[in-house]
Amino acid sequence: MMDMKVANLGAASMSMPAIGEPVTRNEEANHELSIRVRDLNLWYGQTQALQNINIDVYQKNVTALIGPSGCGKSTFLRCLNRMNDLIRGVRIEGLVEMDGRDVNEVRMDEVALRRRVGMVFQKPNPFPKSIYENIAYAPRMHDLVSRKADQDELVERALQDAGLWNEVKDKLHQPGTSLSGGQQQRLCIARAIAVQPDVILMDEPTSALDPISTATIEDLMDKLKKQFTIITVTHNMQQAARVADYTAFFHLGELIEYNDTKTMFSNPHTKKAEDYITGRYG
Ligand SMILES: Nc1ncnc2c1ncn2[C@@H]1O[C@H](COP(=O)(O)OP(=O)(O)OP(=O)(O)O)[C@@H](O)[C@H]1O
Repeated sequence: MMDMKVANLGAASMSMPAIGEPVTRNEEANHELSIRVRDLNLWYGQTQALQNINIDVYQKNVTALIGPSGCGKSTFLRCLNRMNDLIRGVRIEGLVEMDGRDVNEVRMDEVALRRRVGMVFQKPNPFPKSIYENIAYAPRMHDLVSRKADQDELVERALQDAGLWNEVKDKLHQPGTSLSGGQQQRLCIARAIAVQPDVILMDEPTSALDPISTATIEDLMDKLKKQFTIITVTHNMQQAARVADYTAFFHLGELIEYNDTKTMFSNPHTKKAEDYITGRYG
C-alpha cells in the first residue's frame, strides 16, 4: 500500500500519512473530505484492474489521476459514480464513501448519485438537441426547475459558469453539435454543472482539443473548483502540474503515490512516479 512504499523509500523526515491521505499536504488546498475510498478492488471477469485503493479526495480542489495507459485511472473514476455497474462481469469490493455514505449501498439511488457526481468525457458528447435543451433537460428531469423563467435563468447561469454564454447567447436554439469541439466540451461542462453536483469527474477532458481550447478548459477548472470537487484523468503532465492541487499516480491497478501536486512533480516519493513523470516510461 502507498504508505508502505513511501516508508520503503526512506522518507524519514516526514510523518507517515494516515491511510488514504496524501504524503505531503498542499497547505493552500481545502481539506474537507469529499470522497473516502478504502480497500477498493475491482475485477473485469478474472482480471483484476484495481488493487487495494485507499484515497481521501478533498472538496473543492482539483485532483489529477495520472499513470500509464491501462493502469486503471478511468476504471477508478467510474467507481465514483457507479458507471462500472453498467459493464457486464464487473465485481467490486471495498468502500467508496461520499459525504459519509457508501455509494455502492443497495439503497443508494443511481440516478440521484449521478446528479451529485457529474461526468465529462474525453470526446465532447452533447445530446442531439439544442444548446438550451442540453442544459435544461437534466434539471427538469430532476425536478430542479419547472417554470420557464427559472429554466432560462438556470441555462444562462450554467453557460456563464462554463465560460460559454457570450459565444452562444444569440443561438441557444441551434443544435449543440453545431459548436466547435472546444465549445462542445464547455457545453458538456455546463450540462454537468447545471444540476449542481458536488463532484465533477473529467476523463481526459482536453485530449481531443486544440491548445487554445485546452487552456480555456484549464482556466475553467480553476474557477469551477471554488464550487465543485473536480477529479480529472490526464496524460498531460504539464496539465496536471498546472491545474491540480493533488495528484494520484496509478500503475498496474495500484495507487502508487498520492501527493501534493508540487511535491509530486518536484520531489516524487516513489521511483515509479518519478520514472513516469520524467518520461522514463509510460
Ligand atoms: N470494459 C472492460 N472490460 C474488460 N477490461 C477492461 C474494461 N475496461 C478496462 N479494462 C481493462 O482494465 C484495465 C484498466 O483500464 P482503464 O481504462 O481503467 O485504464 P486507464 O488508466 O484509464 O487507461 P488509458 O489511459 O489508456 O485510458 C486495462 O487492463 C483494461 O484493458
